[in-house]
Amino acid sequence: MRIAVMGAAGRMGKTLIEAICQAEGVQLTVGTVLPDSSLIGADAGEVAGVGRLGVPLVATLGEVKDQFDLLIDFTSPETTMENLSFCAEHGKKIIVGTTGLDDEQKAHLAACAEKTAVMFAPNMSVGVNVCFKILDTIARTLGDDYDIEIIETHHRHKVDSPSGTALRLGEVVADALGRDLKECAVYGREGQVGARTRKEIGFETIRAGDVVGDHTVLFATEGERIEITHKASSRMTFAKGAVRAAAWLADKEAGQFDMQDVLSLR
Ligand SMILES: NC(=O)C1=CN([C@@H]2O[C@H](COP(=O)(O)OP(=O)(O)OC[C@H]3O[C@@H](n4cnc5c(N)ncnc54)[C@H](OP(=O)(O)O)[C@@H]3O)[C@@H](O)[C@H]2O)C=CC1
Ligand SMILES: O=C(O)C1=N[C@H](C(=O)O)C[C@H](O)C1
Repeated sequence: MRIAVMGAAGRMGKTLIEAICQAEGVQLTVGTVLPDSSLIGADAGEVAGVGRLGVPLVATLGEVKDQFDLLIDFTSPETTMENLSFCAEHGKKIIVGTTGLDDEQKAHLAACAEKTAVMFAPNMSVGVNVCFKILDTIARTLGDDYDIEIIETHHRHKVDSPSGTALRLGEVVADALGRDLKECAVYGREGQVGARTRKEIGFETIRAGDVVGDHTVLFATEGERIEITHKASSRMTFAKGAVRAAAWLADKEAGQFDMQDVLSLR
């Protein structure tokens, strides 16, 4: 499997290149940076800190379209939309880790998945995906008696809020309880907001320092509370998940998948 990494000089881009180098059966053949980057032509491996790979960074996928089979994209929603169109048109598989997609952008992703294989997950770590699974069971078992709050902490550079993972955690527990997250989500309370309603799901966001990604789902009632917490201490956990997904997508021609599919957790 020949892999292209979009945004090769980004935090995840560099970690993805390292993860691809460590894995069997996959090879980095393309790395991209923005057209105005001073890194165009630089070696992707040297930029990622893993040593020379003989892969010069390029500005666009069009100039290397015969050199890769699958694109891994952890960039921004706008860039991801363009990449989805490119991959659908040129028969390339694509793994999307970018978060902060709005409904229209998710619809575009779904439309492209009718033409090529798309894996889209807000968090590619095994641990978070196991949490999604057990949270469904916990929420169904506890029912409506327990207040649910979701707290996430990320590094100071993160631009979207709440995190994609926090929103997916909210969807998982809302679905388990027969609620619509769009109707019951409450974001960042401030001022005289009144007592909490029974069925709301609260989100709190913290941005500080170099935190890779912490998520807690709190279930609380009178007399007890449960906290399910996942803490990522290295971006390698996300990158390894993406590379695992790349191998899993090898025999898929089209369709939309997520890490629950890759990990057989459905
Ligand atoms: N699903 C998951 O498991 C995870 C998802 N993420 C998500 O991944 C995304 C990226 O996160 P992170 O790596 O921290 O962010 P960074 O800002 O470090 O990396 C994004 C990179 O993409 C580059 N880029 C943007 N557009 C283009 C383009 N058109 N061509 C080439 N390069 C481009 C940026 O360049 P420049 O800096 O020059 O603008 C930047 O280097 C976020 O949405 C984040 O939430 C993060 C971790 C795990
Ligand atoms: O931006 C990040 O860093 C991360 N983003 C993802 C998200 O929004 O959930 C996943 C991870 O927590 C790191």
